[in-house]
Amino acid sequence: MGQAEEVMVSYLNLLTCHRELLVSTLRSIQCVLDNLLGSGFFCQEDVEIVQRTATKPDQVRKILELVQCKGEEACEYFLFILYEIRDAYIDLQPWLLEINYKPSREIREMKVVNTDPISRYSEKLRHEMSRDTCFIMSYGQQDETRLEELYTDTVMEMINDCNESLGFLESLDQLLGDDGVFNPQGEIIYVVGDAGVGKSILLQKLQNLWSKKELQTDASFFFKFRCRMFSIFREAEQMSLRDLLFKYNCYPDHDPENEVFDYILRFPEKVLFTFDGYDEIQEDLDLINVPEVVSPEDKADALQLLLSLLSGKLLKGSKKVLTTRTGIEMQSRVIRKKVVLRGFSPDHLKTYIKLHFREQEHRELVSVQLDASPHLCGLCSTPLFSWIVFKSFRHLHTMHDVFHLSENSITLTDIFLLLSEVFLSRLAAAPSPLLKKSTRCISETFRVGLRPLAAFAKLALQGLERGSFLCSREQLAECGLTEDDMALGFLRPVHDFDASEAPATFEFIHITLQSFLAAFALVLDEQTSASSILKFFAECSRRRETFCLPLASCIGSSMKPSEKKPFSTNEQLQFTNLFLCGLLSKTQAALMGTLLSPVLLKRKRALLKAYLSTSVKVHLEGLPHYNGEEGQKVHVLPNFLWILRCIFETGSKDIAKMTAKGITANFIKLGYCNVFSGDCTAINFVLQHRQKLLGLDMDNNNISDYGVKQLQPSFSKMTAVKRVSASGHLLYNNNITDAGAKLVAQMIEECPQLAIVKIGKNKITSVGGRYLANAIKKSTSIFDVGMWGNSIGDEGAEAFAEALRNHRSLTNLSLSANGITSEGGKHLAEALKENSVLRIFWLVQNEMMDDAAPHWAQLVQADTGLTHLWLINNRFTAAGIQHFADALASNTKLKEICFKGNLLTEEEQKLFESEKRLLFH
Ligand SMILES: Nc1ncnc2c1ncn2[C@@H]1O[C@H](COP(=O)(O)OP(=O)(O)OP(=O)(O)O)[C@@H](O)[C@H]1O
Repeated sequence: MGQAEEVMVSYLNLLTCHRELLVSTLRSIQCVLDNLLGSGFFCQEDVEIVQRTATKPDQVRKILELVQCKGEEACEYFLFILYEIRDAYIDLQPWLLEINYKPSREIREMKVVNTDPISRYSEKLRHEMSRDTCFIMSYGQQDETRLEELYTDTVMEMINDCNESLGFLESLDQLLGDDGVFNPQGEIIYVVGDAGVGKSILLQKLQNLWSKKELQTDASFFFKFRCRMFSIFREAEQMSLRDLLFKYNCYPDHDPENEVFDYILRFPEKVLFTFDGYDEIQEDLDLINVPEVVSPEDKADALQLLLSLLSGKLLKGSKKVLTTRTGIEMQSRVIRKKVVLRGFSPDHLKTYIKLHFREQEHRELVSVQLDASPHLCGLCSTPLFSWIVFKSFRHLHTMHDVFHLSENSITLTDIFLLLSEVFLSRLAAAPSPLLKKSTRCISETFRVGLRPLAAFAKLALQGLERGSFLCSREQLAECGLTEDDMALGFLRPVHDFDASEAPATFEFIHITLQSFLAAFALVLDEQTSASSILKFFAECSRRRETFCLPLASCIGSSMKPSEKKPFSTNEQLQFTNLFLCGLLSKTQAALMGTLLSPVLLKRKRALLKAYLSTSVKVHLEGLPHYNGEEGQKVHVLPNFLWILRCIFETGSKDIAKMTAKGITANFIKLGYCNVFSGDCTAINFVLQHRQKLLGLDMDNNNISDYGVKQLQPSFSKMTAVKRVSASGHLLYNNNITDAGAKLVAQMIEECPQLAIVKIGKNKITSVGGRYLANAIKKSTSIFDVGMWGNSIGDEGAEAFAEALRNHRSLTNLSLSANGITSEGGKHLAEALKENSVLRIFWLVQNEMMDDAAPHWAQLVQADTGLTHLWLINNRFTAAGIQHFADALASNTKLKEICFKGNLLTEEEQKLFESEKRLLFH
């Protein structure tokens, strides 16, 4: 209401007119009473009169009666209460809008206090969440960092139920929004990523933003859970939904009538849940087999409650973000959208370095060392690993005179050894004040710390063997760990479900550290037979592997529950194997020699070498081979990648050579195998020893520019060998930017026999487009280039036009979905007139219009040899297409030009019926 209207409105009449609506809708009566009393419009007796009334509607009637008796001002104040405390009177907000209520200047001066249990609970949740989320968990228990000082964006890719990319998220708000929703009926926002890629931190950031009201959502309640807790709840007695929500988050205050819980049941869309680490649930889960609906009031098994929430059988409409490690599949029907976390991009990593190191000198030092090792950069694209590397760098740099991060071959084992060194260095005597910095001696640090290290390692192995991430005080004591050892930093207390002062349960600061220590235990063990180091290898190859193929979810859901094993445990075992290889590598032999008997160490190393040398061969022999154009083709499973990672970790050239020899196939498909940039070093490590040429299909992975760099030596090595029909690099959908395109361009130039480059659905702009086009121009072997779904635009198209002019080998080219307009189209058409080898040209989903048509018509007339021209989904009209139709009369080689999805009506399409080579469907 405007100021002029203010005087005219009678609030008293308004309340009379809408009395019925108010009586049926108004809840949270106590808050209205508290404010009317506080403001002096009501006296204590009025309040008592209302409270003596039996039913809620009668209480509202009484309030309205009394308020109206007190006059206009009291009536307006009553409305002002409803207006100010939106959450409590959410049902009345549309009505306030409808009557166009705006508080007058005078009434705004008056105070309204929120005593409504619902909004107070929301505030309480925000307050507690803010406190719980403002620091990034402390690894050393000694220093904590504020989340906002270190949080850095990561690459978040949306994919559909067939694991095809739907683009990237630009902000966390978009995570909850409608972008990338492939199943509106599903309720779960499924966030997937590798170990340490930042799934938990992403949720923490989401929670922190919500607590500060900076997240774009209308959720009033936010409940956070770690999935692993549900396995523990299980052992406890059964619980109701109310217990689950309140006991493990916080209870509402002053809510005698259970208004908060009732509100949650009535408005589930106001609730946001995060469930972290679905992979950490130890039981076999199958959403189909959840017993029928659990009542919100009844007690049930905690896991059953979780599954009912996730499947929407409980609190249907609530928003749920669930994180899990890559490889865990869930039925698509319950998933709303899928987001894959891809870690830091090179730019993110730069930002992270800036945030991590305040001192310019450190920043520069680290950047220089990283630049010198693309493999280390690749590893650092995983935030956990960069955190460890940078944290260790800082620590060791302050302690020692000289400290360098990167040698060329830094491995994951080196990274975790670095972390252990930092922890164990806390045992070292403080340096004398005269000698400010000490000299670094790694073996001495480990020798001094051997007792606690071995004890932590034993604890980690025992946990892994029983499939548990948690350990009790008793288990700590059994392994010989003391209170002082806890301060080293390997473990942290678990507070989530134990409210008592002294935590009774602990966990390793990260589960990957548990795997590392478990591997240490296997190496240090002098009691059991040496061959027991191989027990987890046997376990991993025995277990059924999760496919990472499109539609894997369908495969997953058809499995019997008994066949499913928690993947995460398998992954933890794979990590343990990997670290075992690192610890038994030649590089670590000197260090390990100080920690166990050299004879035993030698025996263990020999056993491992013998096992690994044949493992790839055995793995490949167990897979079906297909005979294709390229020779024997095999689609490997993720375990193949793990074996390569292990071999790289050993650093043994002998094993790599034997492995390369054992690859009998001519073409390996590594598509959908979750290859990340760091893996490319491992792939290169083995493949560079191959004598024969090998086709490598790496579509749909996450190798990024760092990965391309790592693969470079292998590519050139491969091409130095014999002639093949199709040696190609298939790098579709791999997060490759212009920097990576430049490297691929270099490879094209350096590999005189390269035949295929498929680099579609990456992030290549005109800059990268130009690099590639220039390289393709010079190549005389390349015949198939796929650039679909980048954004090279008209500038890129112009460069490709130059490459096409008189090209001698390129027969198939796709520049589809690249933002090419008529401008770029004209250049391409003109240049192609001087090309006699191109047969198939895809220019689908671009923006060419009729003004380009005459140029294309001239090309058609020139009858160059082009057989297929795909112009689907451009912007040609019937007038433009007429040019093509006319030109076709003098063309003998074109078999079809497809115009499906251009701007023609059905009627107009009929005009071209006589020219059979023009397709519209
Ligand atoms: N976006 C980020 N910004 C800054 N640091 C991050 C980020 N993401 C992760 N980290 C660092 O990496 C560590 C590990 O991340 P986090 O625990 O979230 O990984 P995760 O994906 O949940 O791993 P896992 O699957 O093994 O549980 C964090 O403690 C933090 O130090």
